[in-house]
Amino acid sequence: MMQQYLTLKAEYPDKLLFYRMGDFYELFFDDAQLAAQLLRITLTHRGQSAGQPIPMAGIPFHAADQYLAKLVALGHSVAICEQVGIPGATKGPMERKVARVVTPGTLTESTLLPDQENKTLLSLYSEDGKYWGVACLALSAGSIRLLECDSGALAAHLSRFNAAEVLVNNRNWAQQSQITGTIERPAWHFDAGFAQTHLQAVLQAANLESLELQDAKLAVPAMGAALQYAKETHLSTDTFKHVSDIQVEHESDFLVLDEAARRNLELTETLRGEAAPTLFSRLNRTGSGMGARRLRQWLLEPLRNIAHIEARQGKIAHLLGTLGSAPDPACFGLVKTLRAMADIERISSRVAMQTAKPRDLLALRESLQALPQVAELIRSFGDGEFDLALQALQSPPELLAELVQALADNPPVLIRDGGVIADGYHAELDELRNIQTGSGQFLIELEKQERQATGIANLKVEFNRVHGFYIEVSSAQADKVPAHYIRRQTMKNAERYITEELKAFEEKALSAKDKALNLEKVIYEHLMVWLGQFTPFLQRCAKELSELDALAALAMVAFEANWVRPHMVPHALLNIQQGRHPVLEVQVEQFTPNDCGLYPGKHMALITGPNMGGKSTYMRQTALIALLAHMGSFVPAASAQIGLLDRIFTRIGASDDLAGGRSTFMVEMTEAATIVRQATPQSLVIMDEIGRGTSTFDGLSLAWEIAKRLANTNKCLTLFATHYFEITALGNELDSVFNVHLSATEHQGKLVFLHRIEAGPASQSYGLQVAKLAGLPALVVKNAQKRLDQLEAEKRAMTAQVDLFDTPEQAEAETPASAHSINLILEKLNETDPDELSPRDALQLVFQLKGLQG
Ligand SMILES: Nc1ncnc2c1ncn2[C@@H]1O[C@H](COP(=O)(O)OP(=O)(O)OP(=O)(O)O)[C@@H](O)[C@H]1O
Repeated sequence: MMQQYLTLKAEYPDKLLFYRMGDFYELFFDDAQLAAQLLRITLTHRGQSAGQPIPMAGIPFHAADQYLAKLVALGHSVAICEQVGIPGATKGPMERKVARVVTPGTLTESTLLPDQENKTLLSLYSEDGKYWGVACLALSAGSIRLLECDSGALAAHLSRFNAAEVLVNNRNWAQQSQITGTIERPAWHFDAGFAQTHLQAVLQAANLESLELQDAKLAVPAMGAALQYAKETHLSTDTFKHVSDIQVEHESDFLVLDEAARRNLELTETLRGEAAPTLFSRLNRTGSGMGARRLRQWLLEPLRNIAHIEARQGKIAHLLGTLGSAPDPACFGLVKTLRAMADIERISSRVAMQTAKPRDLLALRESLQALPQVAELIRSFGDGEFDLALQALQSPPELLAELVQALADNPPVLIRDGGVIADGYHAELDELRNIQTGSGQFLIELEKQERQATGIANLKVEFNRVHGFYIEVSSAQADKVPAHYIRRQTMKNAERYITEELKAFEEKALSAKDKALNLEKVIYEHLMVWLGQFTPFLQRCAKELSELDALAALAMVAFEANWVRPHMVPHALLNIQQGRHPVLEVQVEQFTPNDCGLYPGKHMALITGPNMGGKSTYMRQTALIALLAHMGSFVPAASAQIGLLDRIFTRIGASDDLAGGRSTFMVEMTEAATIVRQATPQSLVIMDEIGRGTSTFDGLSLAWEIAKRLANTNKCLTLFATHYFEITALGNELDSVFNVHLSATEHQGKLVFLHRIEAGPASQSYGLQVAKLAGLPALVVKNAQKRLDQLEAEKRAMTAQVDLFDTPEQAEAETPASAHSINLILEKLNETDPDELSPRDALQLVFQLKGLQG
């Protein structure tokens, strides 16, 4: 047996092998140790290898799904090996075969997939490590998306596609990747010809030219590798039957949000890793898993095409129009109806792959029955806005009719339990079932007949699983038993017999049961093949339903929170009146709205103000409003004019990356470097307190230069919050930069935050007052005040010195960063005796001083 195990395991060295033994899946060696640790199951031993006990851990097969779900959620893959032989048929261990490999990126099972998000398999191909082909296969949704990008944008796509597994042709990349489930695949899997053959098989030789694959020369090999991997894991030829949605994307189609932006803006997860409160949790009023996934996709893939954005806006406006002054039951009713619907998208994938379970089909039947009700609601929205959706919901009548006729009303979970196919659907099945159910009547008749024939009044004809059918007679009456009764078993007070007649009946009844179960399986398989032809209808229907669900959710949020339709313009600008933070506005008692205006030529706002004043909130709300507008949603503001953006960059907060070996400051600078390298005039950049991770002068100098670079060279729309007041001088220096501050005031010795954006730099930092509010001991605050006074006095003295050398204008523009250089210059001058200098030395000194300028 161990030999067999090791042979099988050798084929799946990087997967956990579930080895079926009776009612358990057993794991051995390292697999057992890992599984015991991850699943908290008992580690035991079985036999020995090289004199050492072999570690073993097991899970009951009927509970396998819940353990599998845990393992794939942690990024592990599992090869499931089943017993396929007949017990005792061969000498040695029973024949076993790997029936399926469950991997995080190729899931289709409802029990293993989260309801509200897709898990995808991403495949990356690059020849030079700089330019990449990306293929994203979402098997549960039946879609493939292809695109090409440079290495700078790769991380953003990894994040957008929610990759659960990544295949790559580049060893270095695989080794450095921080994504669990990154696998290097052999070069031949990325062969372009190989990919074309695969694709032809997927599309069943449909027209490849219509896919415009010429724009995806690197993405096609990546797709080949993804298809090969999915085929290997599903071990089935039906794996791609439902994959019909193949799209070549272009980088310019979407507003790019990288991982940092997604994290910092708390789009789908809070900074603490929770699901709420996030922008998604705020928007997600959808009724179905399909709708929630669509909404999530819209959120993570904001559009850059005004016509497409306006199309969504138009539909939301239309839904809102139907609401009038009070919530109209139609819009809310739609979501309610959808809530009761099954996940048609995923079920249709499983039908196509022939893996749908009986209850999937029942749920599909019930959902199809609810479609006319959905259509009715949509019709009540009036005019032609949703005509396409209505068309897509027209279910072919034969589909529902067949499901109604074929399926029993309360089928078991598994087909092997029988009772899935309804009575009256298949004549032969009915007949076999009649034999079984008819047996009850036969037995009553037989019992009556035998009692009369033998004169034994308490004679019973019965059945049990071990002994089958038998006639039972009490021991006291046993002498009355006729000669043709054959004794089967002696009990304490009774004897059990069998007769030829009963034996013949038993064979017929028992074989009818087996035959019925087998026939039911065949009928079920035929039914699924037949249903497979409706996959295109089901996919379109699911797409329209999910979009309606997402639109209705956005309409409801807009309605309840008074959001407005933003006006989209082609060039980058933000003109937001009375903007609010979409998530915070429902969390704080009274949210103070604020305006935001960023335009080319006036594109950087330097934001100052006290801690807790609302700087981060203001910046985040601006980014979120811009993002909401690009996803086609209404926005929390009195009015908004939003220009198309190519990317939102964020540099917020302090976090370190211990796993990646990067300190807080390193993370900060890496993110800043990405922004400085990549931001364009169409980008929105949020910079929150850059430079605070290091010493004051270093931080200030870096922040200063980064701000200047963004304003002068990148020319991106920028919100730059800082505690370095010195930087506010940039507002005077550069036309493109202006100062705003968050206001606060002191009332009766207490600090009051007004959370209002006002023009100009802040006059005070209130740092010590905030510390006092936070409960720092009074003595600490008092001593800090003394130290502050002292530091300020020193600074004034230094500035006075500087004034001796500078014109008043220069002095105003100076900063402590340059003050630092001035210190060095002053030191140098102190050391110098002018009387001692030759003309040549003097010239050299001038050069040295110039070098110290910083
Ligand atoms: N416009 C607003 N209306 C009402 N409350 C607000 C507003 N802006 C911020 N707040 C409240 O103030 C708190 C602090 O805001 P925020 O974190 O934005 O301040 P900050 O200026 O960035 O602080 P720090 O400089 O310490 O990071 C928020 O959690 C929120 O409760």
